[in-house]
Amino acid sequence: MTSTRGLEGVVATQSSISSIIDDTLTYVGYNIDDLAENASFEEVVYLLWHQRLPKEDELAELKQQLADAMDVPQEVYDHFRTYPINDVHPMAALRTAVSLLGLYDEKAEDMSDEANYQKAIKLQAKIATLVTAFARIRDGKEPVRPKSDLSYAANFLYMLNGQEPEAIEEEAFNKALVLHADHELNASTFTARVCVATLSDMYSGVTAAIGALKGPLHGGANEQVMKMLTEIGTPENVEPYIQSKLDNKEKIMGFGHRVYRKGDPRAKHLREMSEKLTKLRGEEDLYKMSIKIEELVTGQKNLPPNVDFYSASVYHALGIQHDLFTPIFAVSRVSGWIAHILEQYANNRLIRPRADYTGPGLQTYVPVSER
Ligand SMILES: CC(=O)SCCNC(=O)CCNC(=O)[C@H](O)C(C)(C)COP(=O)(O)OP(=O)(O)OC[C@H]1O[C@@H](n2cnc3c(N)ncnc32)[C@H](O)[C@@H]1OP(=O)(O)O
Ligand SMILES: O=C([O-])CC(=O)C(=O)O
Repeated sequence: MTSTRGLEGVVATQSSISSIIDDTLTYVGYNIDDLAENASFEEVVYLLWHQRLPKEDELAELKQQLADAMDVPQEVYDHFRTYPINDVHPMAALRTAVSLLGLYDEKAEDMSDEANYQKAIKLQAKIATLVTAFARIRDGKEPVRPKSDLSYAANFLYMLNGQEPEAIEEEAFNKALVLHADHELNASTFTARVCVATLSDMYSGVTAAIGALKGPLHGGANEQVMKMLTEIGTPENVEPYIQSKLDNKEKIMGFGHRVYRKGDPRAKHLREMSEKLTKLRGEEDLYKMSIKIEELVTGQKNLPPNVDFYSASVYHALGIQHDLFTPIFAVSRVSGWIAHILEQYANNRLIRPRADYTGPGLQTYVPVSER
């Protein structure tokens, strides 16, 4: 048996949801550039779940279903209040809260197509409420109920801030959600598929995926990028800070990718948004620092920025607390996880690779008193 470290280059399944071919990302055949410029997040959710774009009435129905399902049981809010709330990372809270949601869904263990579709709606709708309610409760505020006439993106910002977003904020947040929705067999999506391939339920699959997304080599990188920008502080400090990291062979968060070689096609959209929003907020230095970091890291290491790099300054400019960046990634990516979970159920086989054993040869057991 031969093994590949990190399963690099291994094709582990067939999928018709998203593809990365020659550094071009598509969702069900639609180029991400096209979707980022034109689509609402709800359209993308429909596209990923049904493998086609919705007609007007289908889109309206999905929007209504999502808006109607956003409320979460009171017990979940009460549970948040029992956490050592200021020491809990919102991704850890979200992982626990999604698992808890499953306890209050009487259809959680029903594996029929109809029940799974209902779970999909509930998870996509309620994850926005969980993230925003947790953020407000830890700040000593009451959760804000969703408004059924707002888009998914606007509702998220409304539930977070207690006031409706400006058009430019809604547009930027919608675009960020579209850009993060799916990405072939990334680590968290693979985790979700491995979990449900045992025929476990959708709440388990999404809970497992949140755990995988949380790590700084995956979705957790966006928060780390912001930490780095905060540490650097000014454009003048970029050179010495980054050069010393590169010289010490330390990783620069938000750069590099397992699949892309020439660059992540999502980064340019986020770079543009970062420029626009940081200017609007009088935080141009953040953008200037980001550009300088990119010049140095890409120039010296030939590592282009990934989706997490410019999303950090975009979310900061939208006034979002830094430890909510990765939960926001989950709010979008749950749409992709669900699409992959449904695809896995539809053509399931247990996912169980082998390991190339490198431990000691056969040993004889020695009783503890004789060791
Ligand atoms: C949504 C997402 O998940 S996008 C990715 C988010 N993660 C990050 O931004 C974290 C920083 N980036 C990384 O850690 C990596 O580039 C990953 C995890 C994304 C991809 O990793 P892999 O394909 O496994 O590459 P690996 O980590 O083996 O790196 C290969 C080489 O490039 C270097 N390298 C890779 N990324 C970086 C980086 N960000 N900064 C500096 N050097 C890097 C490694 O040090 C290694 O160098 P070496 O061969 O001299 O030892
Ligand atoms: O595909 C990956 O390995 C990571 C990534 O960019 C994503 O999940 O969006």
